[in-house]
Amino acid sequence: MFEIPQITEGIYYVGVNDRAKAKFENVWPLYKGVSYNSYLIVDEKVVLIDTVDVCYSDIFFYKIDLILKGRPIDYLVVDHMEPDHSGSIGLLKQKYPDIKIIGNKKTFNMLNGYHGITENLVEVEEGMSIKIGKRELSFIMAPMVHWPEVMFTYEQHDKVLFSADAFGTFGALDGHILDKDMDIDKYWYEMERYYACIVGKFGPFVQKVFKKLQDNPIEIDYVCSTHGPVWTKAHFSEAMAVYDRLSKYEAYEGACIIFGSMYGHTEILADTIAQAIAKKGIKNVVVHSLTSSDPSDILRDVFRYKAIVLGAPTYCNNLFSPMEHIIHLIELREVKNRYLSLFGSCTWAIQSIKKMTALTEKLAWEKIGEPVEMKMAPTPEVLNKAAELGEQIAQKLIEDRK
Ligand SMILES: Cc1cc2nc3c(=O)[nH]c(=O)nc-3n(C[C@H](O)[C@H](O)[C@H](O)COP(=O)(O)O)c2cc1C
Repeated sequence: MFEIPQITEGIYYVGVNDRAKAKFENVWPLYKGVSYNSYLIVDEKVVLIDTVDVCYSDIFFYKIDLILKGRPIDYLVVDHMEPDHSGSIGLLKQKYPDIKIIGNKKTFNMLNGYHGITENLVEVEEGMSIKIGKRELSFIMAPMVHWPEVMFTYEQHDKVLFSADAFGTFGALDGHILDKDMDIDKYWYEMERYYACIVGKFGPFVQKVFKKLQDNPIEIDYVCSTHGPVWTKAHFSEAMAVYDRLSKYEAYEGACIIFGSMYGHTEILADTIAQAIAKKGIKNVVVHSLTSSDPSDILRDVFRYKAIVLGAPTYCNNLFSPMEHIIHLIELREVKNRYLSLFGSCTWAIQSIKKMTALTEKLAWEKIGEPVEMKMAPTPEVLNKAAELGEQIAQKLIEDRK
């Protein structure tokens, strides 16, 4: 028999899977789809927590109808106004004209801008609560995680934290909803990629809300994010550890070598540096070609590893443009506390190293070794310099073990 899954008795999962969209935000590839999670609490009052992307509103309302059988929804809580969650609010309002919408000051400006809704609003602030029967909802502001209006909603009877995009991952929900019921391992890579691409810039704000939760502890049995699995005691501490590490910009020992190459010569330097690092006993060495690796995978590894090595050809007296783009994406995320090494190539006059140096200046990463320059094809001398750079990078990583 078809049933709508419940997180606890009376809290239904009414989210949907999107396996059709090629790219999230039309930028980041969805290798395994994505879920838009929404939750319906049925108590003396009926409360919906967030909605779903408007493309999936049909199946979303169908699920709600099956549960409610004509009973109206009293409240919609808007924890996050990004359209992948707020997209169905306009249709929801048409279907339930008397619904009251709970949000904060910043939510309502966006609600008006996106949907022209200005009435039946219930404004909440930090710590306020609303009784809905045996359950009570309270609100924790989480601005810039990763939009200004974001808030978490806590339901104290079943100890459920609705955490907006925090603890979210890419990846559709293939049958299971709760982390404890599934093979969770497939989500860790997608969690890091989601964080690096979507939340990456806002580490200090993630830390701020973690501190708030630490200073005012609440009992949590379920964490219901707006994307990916619902976290229980089985794996929440691991999910928390991932978000904590990434938002502190903490890195694992390892090197991420990112190169551009039109005819393969610069790639030889990338491989030479990688081999020298590996030979010194560093296990984590990843090499990304700017042409074949997706920026989302590259960003994931920039967030993951300590030593970042950039290499690119000179192009029209400037820098090979895919390198310019990836540096821009890294800088936008204000990635901190990394080591930086550079290499570059040209045929007649080198510009790429100068440009990479200028573009990475703001990051203020510690420079390791001298940049390796190559004219045309690698010579034994250039290859030795590349190997020496790799050894210096490995040495620095090894010293950090102490
Ligand atoms: C469209 C184009 C523009 C280039 N512009 C320059 C340039 O301004 N200065 C220069 O010294 N080399 C220039 N080059 C040569 C490349 O920098 C050289 O081919 C490259 O560094 C070799 O490395 P690769 O084999 O990894 O692509 C250019 C090459 C191409 C294809």
